[in-house]
Amino acid sequence: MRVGILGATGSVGSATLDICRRFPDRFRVTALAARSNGKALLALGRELQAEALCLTAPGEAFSPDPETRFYRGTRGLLDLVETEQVDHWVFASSGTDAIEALVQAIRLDRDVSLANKESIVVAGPWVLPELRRPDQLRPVDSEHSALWQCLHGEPTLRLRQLWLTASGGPFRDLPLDRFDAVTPQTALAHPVWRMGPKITVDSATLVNKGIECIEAMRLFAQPMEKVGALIHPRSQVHGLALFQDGSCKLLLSSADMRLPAAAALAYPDRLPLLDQGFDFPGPEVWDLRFEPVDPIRFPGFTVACRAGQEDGPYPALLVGADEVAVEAFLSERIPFFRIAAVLDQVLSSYDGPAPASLADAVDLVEQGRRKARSLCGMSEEVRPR
Ligand SMILES: NC(=O)C1=CN([C@@H]2O[C@H](COP(=O)(O)OP(=O)(O)OC[C@H]3O[C@@H](n4cnc5c(N)ncnc54)[C@H](OP(=O)(O)O)[C@@H]3O)[C@@H](O)[C@H]2O)C=CC1
Ligand SMILES: CC(=O)[C@@H](O)[C@H](O)COP(=O)(O)O
Ligand SMILES: [Mn+2]
Repeated sequence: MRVGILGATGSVGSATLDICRRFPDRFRVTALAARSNGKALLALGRELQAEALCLTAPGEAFSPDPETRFYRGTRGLLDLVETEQVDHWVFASSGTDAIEALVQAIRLDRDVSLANKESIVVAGPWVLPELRRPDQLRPVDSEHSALWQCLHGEPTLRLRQLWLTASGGPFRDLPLDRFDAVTPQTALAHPVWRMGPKITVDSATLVNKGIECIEAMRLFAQPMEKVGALIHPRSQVHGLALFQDGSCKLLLSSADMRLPAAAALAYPDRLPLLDQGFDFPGPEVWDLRFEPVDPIRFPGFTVACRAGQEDGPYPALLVGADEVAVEAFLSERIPFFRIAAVLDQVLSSYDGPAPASLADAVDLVEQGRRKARSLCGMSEEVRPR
């Protein structure tokens, strides 16, 4: 199978590549994309003998190998997907630039593994109706992969409730009066997962979990009332699905993004990862304790869930505003506890229409960014990555 990976130089991209390298007879990586890290992309391209590379923001010094097809700019992502003969695209880039490429991959009837949550939260109502067949799109976000696996063969009409688990991040037990001392360094120290900086801060505010509840609402076509989150510090269970007969399925595995990447790439098969030394937390260490999310400690979760409940323009505004608020926190323009307040202000101050098209939804992301920049005292030139 010919595989293409967008976001190949990032955390999920690396997890996906690890799986592909272990099974070279099954997966041949032929196309790779990143934003600006040309050095790492070139090295990957040479190692894997990729046929095509794409950088959306190549530096001036970047020079691709002449034997490789090279695509540049955000438009390059779309051209890459349109042109390259790839069987299975993995969307593991951060942000919203790959939305059009995602739509195109689906229209071309390619298999798609989706880690990027922003695209579904912003554009799910336009992306998902394009799907040609069941399981063409395979979730890679760990909780959604878990739920996708729990829901196989289940009539979703019989579903009562979905829960996503949340580790609680680094501040799960921090005394409330110490939140004003939170620094980027402490927020980036996730207790379980090693991820890119944006999602790591989102895990600390639990905005990630609110965004993931919206992602689940869209992917599994459920009302927001049927999607919840539970704090589960060990991150052994990733998702739970309760059915109307009182049976609940849950997926338990080690906290390792290579597992959902493998489940998505190999579906409907299962790769023999245990034979390769992968860990499985045995029953003697299972910890099935779950707690509700504390809205005082995690106001960002409440704000993000409200965006999902109200839907319309709010999920796209949330994604744009959060991108900027996290960048403002990481560059020490605003304190940690202001992130949720900025999101709340951006959503509350919007009085325009709901998006009527994909282009409208993408424009709302930009409106969310713009409003958040002004609230955070950032000029237009300071653009988040
Ligand atoms: N990390 C994780 O465990 C999980 C992540 N996710 C989601 O997966 C996505 C990636 O997260 P993560 O791997 O942590 O992020 P990272 O910051 O580690 O990596 C981001 C990757 O995306 C690339 N990228 C960024 N912007 C663009 C762009 N405009 N065009 C093309 N490529 C781009 C980066 O390239 P460059 O290196 O050049 O900057 C890099 O390869 C996010 O949507 C995140 O929410 C979901 C579940 C778990
Ligand atoms: C690995 C993954 O899927 C992340 O989205 C994860 O959910 C982050 O951890 P939290 O549970 O702390 O949000
Ligand atoms: Mn997740």
